[in-house]
Amino acid sequence: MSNALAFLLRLAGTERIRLLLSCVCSAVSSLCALIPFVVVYRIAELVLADSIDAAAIGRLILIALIAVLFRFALMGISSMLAHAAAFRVLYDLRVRLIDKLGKLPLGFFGEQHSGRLKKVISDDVERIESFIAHHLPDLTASVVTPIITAIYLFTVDWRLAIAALLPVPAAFAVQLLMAARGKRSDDMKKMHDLSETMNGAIVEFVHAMPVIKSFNQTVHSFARYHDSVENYASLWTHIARKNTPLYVLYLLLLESGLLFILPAGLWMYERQAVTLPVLLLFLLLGVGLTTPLRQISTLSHMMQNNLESVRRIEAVLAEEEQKADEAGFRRPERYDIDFRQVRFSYGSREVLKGVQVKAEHGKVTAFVGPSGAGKSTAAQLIARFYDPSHGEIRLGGKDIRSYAPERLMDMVSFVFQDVPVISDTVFANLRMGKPDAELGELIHAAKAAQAHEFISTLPDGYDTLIGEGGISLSGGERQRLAIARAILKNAPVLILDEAFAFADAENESKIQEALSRLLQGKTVVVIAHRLSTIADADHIVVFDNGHIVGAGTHAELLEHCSLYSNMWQAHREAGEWSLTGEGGKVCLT
Ligand SMILES: Nc1ncnc2c1ncn2[C@@H]1O[C@H](COP(=O)(O)OP(=O)(O)OP(=O)(O)O)[C@@H](O)[C@H]1O
Repeated sequence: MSNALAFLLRLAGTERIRLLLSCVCSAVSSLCALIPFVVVYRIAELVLADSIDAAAIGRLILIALIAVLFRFALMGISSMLAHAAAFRVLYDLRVRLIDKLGKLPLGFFGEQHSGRLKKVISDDVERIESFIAHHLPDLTASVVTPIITAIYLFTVDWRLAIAALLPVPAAFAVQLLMAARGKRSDDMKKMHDLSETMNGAIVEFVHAMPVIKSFNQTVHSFARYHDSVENYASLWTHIARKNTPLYVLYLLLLESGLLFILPAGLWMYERQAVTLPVLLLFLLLGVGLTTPLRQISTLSHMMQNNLESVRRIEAVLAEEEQKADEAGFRRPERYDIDFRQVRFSYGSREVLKGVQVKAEHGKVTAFVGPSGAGKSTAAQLIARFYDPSHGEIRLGGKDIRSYAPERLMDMVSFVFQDVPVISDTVFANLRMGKPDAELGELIHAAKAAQAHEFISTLPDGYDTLIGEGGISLSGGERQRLAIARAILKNAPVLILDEAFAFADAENESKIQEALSRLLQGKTVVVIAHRLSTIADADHIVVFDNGHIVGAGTHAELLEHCSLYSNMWQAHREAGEWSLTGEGGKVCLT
């Protein structure tokens, strides 16, 4: 807890002064709220005196009015200062988080992190706002008010003050017990873990909606989402059940002040040990003395929750960044890619088991093999989506880890099978390939990628908004945009992972023609299931279960690699297949 608090204070940085002022204003404001009670006490004294001093009563009423005005003015100032500080801290925090995410390897953004990231960036950061803007000033007031009230009451009559405070130690003991139980139980951590799982499941649920709908399933059938919502609800029920008895006891003790003040006060009044105004003052202030303490309990629960959020933000900020030892960087003359005994695991599952392969500059190297053999993973390692657990990958003779990530990304273009678009215009999407590209250059690249034709049919052509909130593009259209971006980027290394999967036969040959110009003098790695598209590659590497089981030209592999020749055979047979319906049955011919 103290670490998270220290982190929060560091985060507050220069805003600490503003926060301190906000807390001071909040404390003074709550003290102003006490003044009208004191005024009532003083007026009662004056009224019960032998001669009524109307002028003094008038002055007291004025003081009470000013105190009320001050109270609300200070509350406003405190809230303004706290909100200003909170939003500055939030702004800095969001910038730091975005900056951090930009420096993390792309593999970090895999599906298992989506819920965690959504929660940290949106929910946890928002919690910091409530903590700084509301909880800190409120907490200060809740601590300062009872202390000052108690001191004042002691100066008026120490015996009744003790009576008013009698239940407080017992209430504190219960509060400490609740805090200790909360700490031991790890409930807050569990709650945040479940919230992350739920966030991840929601993202997955939305993505899986087409499958859910097409199979006429309900939310109950989507087990991960259903279970996470249920687990979250039952954890809260469990927390409430466990804490309610102690919380009720705590409230009971806090509210029991009257049980002590009233009998003690009346007994003393009867013996003329206190005056009526003093008894009145204790009934007004003494009974309310413990009200702020009730708020402390609620706030301390919220603080535990918020500090868990702080811990999670801290954990993202502490994620290991990709670093590079770039001393004396020089662009390589050749861009050969050299895998040297590369091993890589997702968690404990090793999917590349000592891959040794070279993709030469100026040549097209194809990765082929059965599904799940590790082709895409190997290609992704070239762009440092992940780093190998053993071995190294060299680009232009140097370990890719020695290039700064942004420099490496400058040298590598990727076209995936499933290309996301950003929700912006077609122009903006294309421009990502080359931010300073001229209009003509963008259109030229779109034409080369066979994208110009479909873009021209969009309602606003190149100015059409696409992606979320705009026009949805088909898989093939998105892929052609990605190819246009790659053409614009013109990086020396080009990785095409199932880049033609959506293209129809006519477009594929046109795109290949356009690409053949782009490929000149580059290091190209192609992954394709349709073997006919890579049969002419300079070098074909056959993957199987994380190993390389063959390498060479198409002709060499047909002769020496049984897996490749089987795959080629299967590919040719598949080319002859067609789905036909015969008498209501579907069969392969
Ligand atoms: N992000 C990931 N987390 C965990 N496992 C993964 C991840 N991505 C891939 N895998 C697993 O690693 C193995 C290799 O996957 P990879 O995508 O590299 O194979 P591939 O040869 O490209 O397959 P395909 O041809 O079907 O695309 C597979 O068993 C896959 O399930």
